[in-house]
Amino acid sequence: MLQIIFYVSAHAIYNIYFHPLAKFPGPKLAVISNIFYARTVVSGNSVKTMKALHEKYGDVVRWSPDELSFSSAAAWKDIYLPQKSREIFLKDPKFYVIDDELRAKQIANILDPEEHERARKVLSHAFSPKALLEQEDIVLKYANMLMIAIQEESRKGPINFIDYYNWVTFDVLGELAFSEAFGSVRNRKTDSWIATILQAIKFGAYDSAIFRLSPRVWKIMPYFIPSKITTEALNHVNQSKAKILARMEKGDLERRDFCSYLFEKKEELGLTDWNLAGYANVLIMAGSETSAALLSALTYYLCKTPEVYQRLKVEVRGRFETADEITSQRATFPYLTAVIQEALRIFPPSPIAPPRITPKDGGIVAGVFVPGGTTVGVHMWSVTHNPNNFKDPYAFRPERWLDPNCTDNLSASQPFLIGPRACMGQNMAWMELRILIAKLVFLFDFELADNDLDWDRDCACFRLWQRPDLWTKVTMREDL
Ligand code: HEM
Repeated sequence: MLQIIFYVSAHAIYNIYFHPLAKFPGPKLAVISNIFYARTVVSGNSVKTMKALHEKYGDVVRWSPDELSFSSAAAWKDIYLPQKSREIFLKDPKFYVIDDELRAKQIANILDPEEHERARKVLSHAFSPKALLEQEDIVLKYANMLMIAIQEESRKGPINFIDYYNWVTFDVLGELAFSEAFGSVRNRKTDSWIATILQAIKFGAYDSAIFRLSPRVWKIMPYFIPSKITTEALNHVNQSKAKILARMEKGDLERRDFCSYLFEKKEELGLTDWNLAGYANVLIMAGSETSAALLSALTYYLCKTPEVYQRLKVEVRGRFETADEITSQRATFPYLTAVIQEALRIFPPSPIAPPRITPKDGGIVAGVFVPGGTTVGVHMWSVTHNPNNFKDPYAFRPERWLDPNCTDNLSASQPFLIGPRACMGQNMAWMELRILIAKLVFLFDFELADNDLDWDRDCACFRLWQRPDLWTKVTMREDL
């Protein structure tokens, strides 16, 4: 017993006073053990905890023995953009975990830059401007179906926009990735896989927490996390496998989907069926949940900021005679763009700090030297809610993106990340968001049905968001 007490005390003293990161400020519990990190990421409250830490300790915080979080805009380029003068900061394998049971290797968790570049090149065809043009027809088809669903269902009473946004973004992705939608918009019902995915999101948070506490325990981690979460994560993996196998059986299709590109280069990239299931898994998650989260937040902030909502209505309704005229190329006017930029700032769909490891000789981040082997990241929520970067950061103010005299540091908001690991689907996301928002604002008036809803308070973060219900009274415009 005495030995344990001695070991723990010596470890704590080393971490506080002699560790290479000793000069960086942070809560004592975070500095001496990973318990603080683990508790934070599974609490659902990490966004607020990290923001509070940055308010207390400044733009750099040591929030686990080996990890620093940054909230300054200058850190973006230093961490995520490779520079000729030094080695790349690689993705952190403690966070982007790979194994043979639950976490197949796929584009987003590949660590080796050359292997990643090869995979990204193959997938990039699916995100080219030409492909985007073809994809727009699919987005328009589901957007139009969604508008009809909203029109009909809202006659019966308030609707929960969370469902509607999940339906449309998952259906679009299902069709683009596997040439098969989930049928949610058509059936006006959340597909069981979508429900699984929404639950499985929590698994990622437990994954990082337990891995940090002990990689050995992590190997038997299903015993340490709520069984419902493990079950949903397993279901998600099994359904990803089934989806990819079903798509394989269909062979070549007239319209190329994401799978077409992957299947063509399967041998060249050395992809097993397990890897392909990983791709299915990540593309669905990355491409739908993020856009659905953004649409939900944007709807909330429009309802809560009548002057913004009014100006957007005037702009959208003044430009089109009918909703059918709305396409992504025509919905590019500055105010709509600014509203989306502001929503991405105030509610970044991926609000955490994507972790990277400093190379063995360390590196300079935002003007400070960080020793080698340290995990570093820009905390997305803290950097966009830092008053040094944005005046009144909690105010939904699209005008900041249009005012040439605005003193905000707009480049502090990088919701899609920058550099070689930035989001591959950002143009697709913009296309989808422009179409859906323009059509919604053109056709409907909406107001919150639940006046007690407080978006900041009621959203939880487990790597990605868990959103509260968004019950909304929707009425079709009378003058159409
Ligand atoms: C508003 C919508 C979206 C946001 C804010 C967003 C944000 C991000 C972020 C922050 C990353 C980097 C994650 C990391 O390094 O851990 C990422 C990666 C990625 N995103 Fe998105 N995303 C969005 C929509 C999409 C869509 C529609 C797709 C299409 C399927 C997509 C596909 C991807 C892929 C494939 C990666 C991995 C890129 C790589 O590692 O090379 N995303 N996204």
